Amino acid sequence: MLRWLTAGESHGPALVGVLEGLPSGVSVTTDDLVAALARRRLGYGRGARMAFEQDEVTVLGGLRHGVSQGGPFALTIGNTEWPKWSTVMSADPVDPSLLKTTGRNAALTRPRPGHADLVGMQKHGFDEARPVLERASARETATRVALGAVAAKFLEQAAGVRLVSHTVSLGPVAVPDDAWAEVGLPHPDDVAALDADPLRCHHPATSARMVEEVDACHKEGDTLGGVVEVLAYGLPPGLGSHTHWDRRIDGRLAQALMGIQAIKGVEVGDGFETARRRGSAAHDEIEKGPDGVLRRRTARAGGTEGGMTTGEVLRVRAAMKPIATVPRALATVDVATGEATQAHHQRSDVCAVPASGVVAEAMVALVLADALLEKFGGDSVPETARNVRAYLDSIPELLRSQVDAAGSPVVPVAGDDDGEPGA
Ligand SMILES: Cc1cc2nc3c(=O)[nH]c(=O)nc-3n(C[C@H](O)[C@H](O)[C@H](O)COP(=O)(O)O)c2cc1C
Ligand SMILES: C=C(O[C@@H]1CC(C(=O)O)=C[C@@H](OP(=O)(O)O)[C@H]1O)C(=O)O
Repeated sequence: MLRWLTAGESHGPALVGVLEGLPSGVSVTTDDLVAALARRRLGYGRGARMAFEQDEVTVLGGLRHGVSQGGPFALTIGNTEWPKWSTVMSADPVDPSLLKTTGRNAALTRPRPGHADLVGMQKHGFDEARPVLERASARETATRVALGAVAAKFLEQAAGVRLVSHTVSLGPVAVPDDAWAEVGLPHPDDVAALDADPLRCHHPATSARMVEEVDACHKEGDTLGGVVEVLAYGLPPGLGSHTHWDRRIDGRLAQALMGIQAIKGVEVGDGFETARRRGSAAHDEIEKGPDGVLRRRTARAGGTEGGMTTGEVLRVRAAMKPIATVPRALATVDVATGEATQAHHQRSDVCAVPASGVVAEAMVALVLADALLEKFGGDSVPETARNVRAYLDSIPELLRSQVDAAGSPVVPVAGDDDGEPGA
């Protein structure tokens, strides 16, 4: 079992993450984590903070000489701006006269509709929103992306599973349905090109329209949401289970994606569209290919059936609501005075949809790594990889189905000639 926890506030000294249950033998370096975090800062429409935030990563445990040791993996991500916030976010008591009535030290009594401010104050009995928004902030997702990068390394090295994410719509601008036939689904080999696109969109013409939409929104003091998709290639069939609700892989993925700030909808495969179709046009018919391997004629289900991965490409989507800190501030009530007013607003993102794709990819990696370990166990990468291969080899010929988009198993040979884990 893989467990992960995060701690830390948006403007505290650092974020903290722990990943427990990671086998030994995962090759990963601090540079890999820095690179993963840099991807999360990308994307057209992000606010001032992403331009200067450095995401200073320090690995504190679980790793030695670039290889996991089997113990809890622990890291911190330093917040670049901490010195400016050290009074208002001090862990220890401060002289109340230092907490000014203006600027960043002021009490935030004008809760933003759509953020956690008001309900968090009600729930905890706080008289201002600072203690709520500090933890509600999606700054926390930096930690998840770093832990997800470790999980992704494990998935690739133990089972040849690789992930990619992309933006499929932004506000009203969506990649047209017929464009997929033209550009195909993104593949993990396309990650560099996707990350180079301002919106992490796989369809250049749509991306250009998305840029225009962000510009228009920015000009009008408004914000945007959108939809991202995560694809996982090379999964073995049978992760998750049909036997109990909380073992279902689709349910576990939905919770992980919904657990990202501002995600309001999740789809597996064709999701809501499937509900509009007749059964004859909703499912993926099974046929025997010329190689004798079973395959599905279509990919509507998105790689799960009965709460288990099918071995087809996993495809899940997450819908993000528009950023709650709307510059053209929304109506609210000042909880200090009871007067109608406008919500507090400092800097903020116009749109964080491309970053959400990177976060969603990390969450999917964590869930899949957990499910892989659940099925195959293993205290080390070679052991897990051996177990995966033995399982695939044990599937009777007539039940063999493709396990990656190319129709061939992608499980690396573990502990082969050089004794190193598979690449
Ligand atoms: C990557 C990312 C960046 C975000 N940036 C902002 C932001 O700059 N300003 C803001 O008000 N909300 C931002 N959000 C969204 C808030 O965190 C979110 O609206 C808030 O947690 C309430 O959403 P909820 O109702 O889903 O919890 C961001 C979310 C993500 C995933
Ligand atoms: C800091 C990050 O995102 C933040 C998420 C966020 C929110 O309310 O969720 C509000 C903003 O925080 P700040 O007001 O400090 O700029 C974003 O910048 C990040 O993603 O690393």
